[in-house]
Formats: sequence, structure tokens, C-alpha cells
Amino acid sequence: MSKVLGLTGGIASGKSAVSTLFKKQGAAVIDADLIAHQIVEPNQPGLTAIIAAFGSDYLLADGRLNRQKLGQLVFADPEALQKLDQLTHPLIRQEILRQTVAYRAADRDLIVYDIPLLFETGYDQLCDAVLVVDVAPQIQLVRVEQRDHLTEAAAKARIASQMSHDERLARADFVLDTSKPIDDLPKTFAAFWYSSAFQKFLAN
Ligand SMILES: CC(C)(COP(=O)(O)OP(=O)(O)OC[C@H]1O[C@@H](n2cnc3c(N)ncnc32)[C@H](O)[C@@H]1O)[C@@H](O)C(=O)NCCC(=O)NCCS
Ligand SMILES: Nc1ncnc2c1ncn2[C@@H]1O[C@H](COP(=O)(O)OP(=O)(O)OP(=O)(O)O)[C@@H](O)[C@H]1O
Repeated sequence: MSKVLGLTGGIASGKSAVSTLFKKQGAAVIDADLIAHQIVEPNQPGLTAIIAAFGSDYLLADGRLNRQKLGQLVFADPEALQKLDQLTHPLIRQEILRQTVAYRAADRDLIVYDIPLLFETGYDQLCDAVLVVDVAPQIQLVRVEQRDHLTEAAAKARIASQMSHDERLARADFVLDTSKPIDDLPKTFAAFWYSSAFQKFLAN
């Protein structure tokens, strides 16, 4: 029977890099960020709902969602973020569950839920265990600023819209620290994968 491992962590903690290593080990990865992007492609129901709620100012000239503009709004305004979440999360959930059914039917040994808001949205209840990708908060801030080209204030607002670092860690079954440079990640991941605790999880 398939095992489901939740993979979560704060923004820019390194989940995508870690999920690539899970794929190399043969795991089936369900990527919530990717699904969140797909449901707001032109002609998809998520985009229609967002434009109905927020207005056509949030469309680019080519008909795609203006992600930057919507991000500036919602990460500075908790009520707008809540409204966006109410529109998008049911659509994301439907697709996560569809993929889960397909991977279970294919009898995949390990299904990984790569979901930034895993605890916030209750997906941990569908997981057999949760791995938290952790990064020292001061390094996380720099990564968000650099990767997403955000000011320090905007980066802090995005981090603050998620569960706190300490609360996430307290709810983890496994923790993988990505504070070291990315070149070290394969070694850190191998140490986690071959640890007796994770091997026991896979075997039971
Ligand atoms: C607001 C949007 C348009 C900004 O797009 P942008 O391209 O700048 O960011 P992107 O989608 O690549 O997300 C980057 C990271 O931001 C964080 N993040 C995204 N959405 C949220 C949210 N609703 N709450 C808290 N953090 C979030 C995650 O860590 C994510 O990995 C976009 O994030 C969005 O549509 N969010 C709602 C959907 C959602 O909840 N996605 C998270 C998957 S569960
Ligand atoms: N040791 C490391 N492990 C993972 N990522 C690292 C590491 N060092 C630096 N990075 C960088 O941190 C950034 C964030 O990584 P990644 O995109 O994998 O995070 P994420 O958790 O998937 O982010 P988000 O949830 O915000 O999409 C990338 O630019 C990546 O190159």
C-alpha cells in the first residue's frame, strides 16, 4: 500500500530542491505550487473566479494572471489573502486528491505531498508522516528577497503570512535542514533517506 509523506516548509526553504531528490528516488510527487499555477491558467476556473472577485485589473495584456500585482495585494492584506485562499484552495484540493487516487491505483510505494501550507490547510491529516524542510530564519529572509526579487519588508510579509518556524518544527516527524549551501543538499538528503528512522517509516 502507498505511503504518503508530507513535505512542507516556509517560503523558499528548499522544498522544490528536496522534492527533486525524492523524484530521483522514485517517489511520486504531488506539487501544490504547480497545481496552484495550473488552475489559474487562461480559461481555467481559478482564473475566472479570481477575476470575478478582484477585477480585471489583475489580468496582464495577454490574458494571463498578473501574479506580481495579486501577490503585492494579498501578502499586504490578510482579508484579501483569505478571499484568494477561499477561491483557490478547493480547486487545488480537488486536483491533489485526484492525483493521489491515481498514484494509489498505480500502487506507487511513496507519494510525496509537496505543499507549502500543509499544516495550515490540514493535509497533514492525510499523511502517514511529515518532513519539514527547515532553514534558519535569517537565511530564509535573504533567499526570499533574492529569489523573488522582493524588498525586505515584502519578504517579511510573505513569511509572516505562513505558520511560524517554531510551530512547524513542533509538528514535524522528520526535519531536514537546508541552511547550508545548496551543493551540500544531496549529502544532507542521503543522510535523511538512509537514516534508520526514515527507512523504518518506508518499511512499515
Ligand atoms: C498570490 C500569488 C498569485 C502570487 O504568485 P507568485 O508567483 O508571486 O508566488 P507563487 O505562487 O510562486 O508562490 C511562492 C510561494 O509563496 C507562498 N504562498 C503562495 N500562496 C500562499 C498563500 N495563499 N498563503 C501563504 N503563502 C503562500 C508559498 O510558500 C509559495 O511556495 C500566488 O501565490 C497564489 O495564487 N496563491 C494562492 C494559491 C496558494 O495558496 N498557493 C499555495 C499552494 S497550497
Ligand atoms: N541548501 C539549500 N537547499 C535548498 N535550496 C537552497 C539551498 N541553498 C540555497 N537554496 C536556494 O533557496 C531558494 C529556494 O529554494 P526552493 O525554490 O527549492 O524553495 P521552496 O521551498 O520550494 O520555495 P517556495 O515554497 O517558496 O516555492 C532557491 O533559490 C534555491 O536555489
